[in-house]
Amino acid sequence: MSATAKDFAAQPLPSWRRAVLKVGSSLLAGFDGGGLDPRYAAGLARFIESAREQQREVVLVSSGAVAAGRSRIQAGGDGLVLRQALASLGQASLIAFWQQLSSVPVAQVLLTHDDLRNRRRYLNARASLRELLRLGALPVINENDTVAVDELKLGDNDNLAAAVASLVDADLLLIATDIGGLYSGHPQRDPSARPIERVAAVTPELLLAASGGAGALGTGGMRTKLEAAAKAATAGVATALFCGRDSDVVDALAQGRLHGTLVSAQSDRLRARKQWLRHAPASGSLLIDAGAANALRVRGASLLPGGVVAVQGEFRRGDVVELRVAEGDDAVGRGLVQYSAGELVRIKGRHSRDIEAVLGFGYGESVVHRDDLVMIGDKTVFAAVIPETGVEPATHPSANSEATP
Ligand SMILES: Nc1ncnc2c1ncn2[C@@H]1O[C@H](COP(=O)(O)OP(=O)(O)O)[C@@H](O)[C@H]1O
Ligand SMILES: N[C@@H](CCC(=O)OP(=O)(O)O)C(=O)O
Repeated sequence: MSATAKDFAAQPLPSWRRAVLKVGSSLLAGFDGGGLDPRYAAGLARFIESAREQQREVVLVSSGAVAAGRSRIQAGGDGLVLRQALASLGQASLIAFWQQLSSVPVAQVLLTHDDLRNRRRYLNARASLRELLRLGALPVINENDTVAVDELKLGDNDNLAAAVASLVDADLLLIATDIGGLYSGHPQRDPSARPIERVAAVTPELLLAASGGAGALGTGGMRTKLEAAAKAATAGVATALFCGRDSDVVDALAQGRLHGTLVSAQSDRLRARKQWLRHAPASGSLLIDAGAANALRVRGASLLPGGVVAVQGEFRRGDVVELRVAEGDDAVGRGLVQYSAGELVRIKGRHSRDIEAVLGFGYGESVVHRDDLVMIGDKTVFAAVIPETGVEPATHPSANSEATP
């Protein structure tokens, strides 16, 4: 069969404000076996541009470093160590390549699965990415192939993209590849393979159908894309698989129409996160004053050091802590804390602008960011805490400092 995007009827793309777009080597590698070719990437860069014009944010996860490296040095073979070296040789070219196609500054971010398993590094990566988006830059993420070997290796950029979608609280994962979408069998080898436009749940049967291996230029094939979609679905993020080689498909996507495969989210993104925070074991407590509690409850603000009255227990940056009102000892909520217990003892009651002077460094103005906060017994407040759009609400968290002098 033809196996093109024309096999997939148009369907509405779920509405989104922040998406992770993963672009595979199959779209970037030159056909002579090495180097990067802009012919498809240019269309995807235009898609990112048009998304920005619609006040949407895109984080790019781009493969292609190995392909770029191959054009810079003569080397035969395909071993892991050689690919690590080629990725290192090609990564700067990959970033320069995207920079040439982008009207905004691109920012290189190299990550491994291990980075995202470590809570402090996870928080650091998240803070950097949020800041890059706030600055209007285009983050371009790739696996840090030099250090990601064997057990540390995430496996492929499809899975990395799914992890990044959770990391940045994206509402959609877009996976651009060289084929129209998912088929019921390997499209080049199985003549009876049929396009699958909607996947309600990633089943073992579907994973088997997608296990026929990658194309000539890619690594993971459709199986890793489905695995990534399953991970994203669990985190409450839908995934769209589409052909990045077809300019009509990419143009339609910019207008909210998908020709490809849509894998539904399994749970509501906010609920998934809220559930996790509600049940994760707390390592300590912060006693906060009534003004801060009110700012958190009513305005969906972040907790600033000025509102913290006392620190209980031993905890590290990134741990879950309980928030209690000092006066009544009522549990108000729980959240991921940005500073350790020791650091908080030193900055409690202080203005956020004093954090750096007191500690000699700072991880930002909030002690618990509103995105990492769940309020107890108040569902409506939580909905205000993480806005549907993923964009900062009008109420700036620093307003909290006025409420908690
Ligand atoms: N069931 C399937 N449906 C669609 N594509 C499949 C399937 N099974 C295997 N494939 C292969 O997966 C390829 C896409 O994955 P890959 O080569 O890794 O690309 P990328 O570089 O974009 O990650 C397709 O070109 C196709 O050859
Ligand atoms: N990190 C590698 C890509 C690994 C990978 O997942 O490739 P692909 O299946 O083409 O997305 C590189 O930049 O070449």
